[in-house]
Amino acid sequence: MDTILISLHSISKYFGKKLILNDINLTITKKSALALMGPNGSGKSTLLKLIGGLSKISSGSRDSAPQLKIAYIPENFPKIDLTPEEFINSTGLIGGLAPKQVTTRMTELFQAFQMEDMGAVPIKHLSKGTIQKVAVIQALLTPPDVLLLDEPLSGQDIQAQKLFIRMVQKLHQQGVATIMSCHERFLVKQLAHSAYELLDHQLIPMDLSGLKEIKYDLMIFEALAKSAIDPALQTLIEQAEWDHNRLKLIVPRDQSDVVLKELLKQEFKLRTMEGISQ
Ligand SMILES: Nc1ncnc2c1ncn2[C@@H]1O[C@H](COP(=O)(O)OP(=O)(O)OP(=O)(O)O)[C@@H](O)[C@H]1O
Repeated sequence: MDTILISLHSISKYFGKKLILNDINLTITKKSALALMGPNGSGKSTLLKLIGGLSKISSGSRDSAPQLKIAYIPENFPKIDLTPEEFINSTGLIGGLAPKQVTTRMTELFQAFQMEDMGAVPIKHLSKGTIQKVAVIQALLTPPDVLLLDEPLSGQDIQAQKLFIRMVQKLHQQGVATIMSCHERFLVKQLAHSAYELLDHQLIPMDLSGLKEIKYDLMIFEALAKSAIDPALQTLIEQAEWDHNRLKLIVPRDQSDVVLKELLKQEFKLRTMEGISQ
């Protein structure tokens, strides 16, 4: 049997009188690669923190293996004055690495994430995607037993997303249990072996077999200015992200034609389109 790292027994969570999670049972083992999905506000981040022992449970209980190293990558990393070098250096030293080990590992990770030019820029001046990289580097400085990722792709560009996916896959192969909250089904397909959806405060197992057959297209459009996407169209889109006046979309292939036609009608200009079938 796989080694159990963390188990949640009949956990509930309230904020004040508001019920967020009800009667959740979950077991994390050494081999877990788990995705938590669900609508905005359904409690994914809250559950991640409870799994990590980072937030107080209202009722139920949590067990964890002794001396478990848990790394948590929050959705929004704080905008601090320290530079990435200062921050990573001090977290490495606090984490028990020797100064030389910290420097070597930091250099490797900065190179891997193409962060060499950013090392001396205060974190508060970096873009969201770059700050996300700092959070990932901090978590990977010494490989954890459990890696908790809260919407890991938000704010990352495509190159960083691909790199990030490879990194997490590699960590999982090395025996790191990974649990992430996300909205992107293509990410679930690549990074998770099992998935749950949070609905009505409950954790519902998802069937991944259908998901594995879905293929996606990545489209990049140019618009005159950033604008809201029509809500009906939005339901067909897996992921949408603006970068100035460029709109990046990931769309299930069977919806690509409809989305493309509609946006061209609205005078968006298509810049690139490619299939994603990792
Ligand atoms: N510290 C807090 N105090 C009070 N309410 C909170 C707190 N943290 C979260 N909540 C509420 O708990 C609910 C679940 O929030 P949570 O962030 O876990 O959802 P989520 O599924 O991760 O959402 P999203 O997909 O938007 O990130 C929300 O209604 C949120 O407003």
